[in-house]
Amino acid sequence: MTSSRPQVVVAAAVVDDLDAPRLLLAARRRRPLSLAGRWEFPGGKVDPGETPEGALHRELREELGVSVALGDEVVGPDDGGWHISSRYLLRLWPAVITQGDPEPLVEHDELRWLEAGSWLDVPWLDADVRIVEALVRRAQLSTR
Ligand SMILES: Nc1nc2c([nH]c(=O)n2[C@H]2C[C@H](O)[C@@H](COP(=O)(O)OP(=O)(O)OP(=O)(O)O)O2)c(=O)[nH]1
Repeated sequence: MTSSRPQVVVAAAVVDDLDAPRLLLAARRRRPLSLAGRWEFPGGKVDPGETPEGALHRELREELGVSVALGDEVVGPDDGGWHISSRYLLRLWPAVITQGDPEPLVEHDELRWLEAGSWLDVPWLDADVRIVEALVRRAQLSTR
C-alpha cells in the first residue's frame, strides 16, 4: 500500500488589491496536453523541505517572474484546502505583485487579468471552478 495523503499544490489568486480585488490574474496552461488551453492559478507542488508559502514564492518567481506579498490563506472545505483530484490538495493564497511584470515564462502560454464580473469567463481547470466561485463571493462581500 502506498500512502494516501494527498500532495499539496500551492497556488495564488493574484489580484490588484487584497482588500477590494477587482482584477484576478488567470494563467493558461501550456502542458500536459490533457490540461493545455485551460486556465488556472499560477503555482505548483511543494518540494521536500519547503514551506507552502516558500514554495509559492518560488513558483511565482519561476513561472511569472514576480515577487508578491501574500494575504491570508483562502481556507477551503477539504481539510482546510481544496481537493482538486484524488492525488492533490490545493492550498490558495491571495497575492499582490510587489515587483515585476508578470509574464508567461514556463508553464503557461498566456496570462490574462480578468475584470470584476468576468472572473468565470475563461475555461478554468474543472477543479478550479468552485474555487473561483468562492473567490467571486468573497470579492462581492468585500465591496458591500
Ligand atoms: N498550479 C496549479 N495546478 C492546478 C490548479 N488546479 C488544478 O487542478 N491543478 C493541478 C494540475 C496539476 O495536475 C497539479 C499541479 O501541478 P503543476 O504542474 O502546477 O505543478 P508543478 O509546477 O510543480 O509541476 P511539475 O514541476 O511537477 O511538472 O494540480 C491550479 O489552479 N494551479
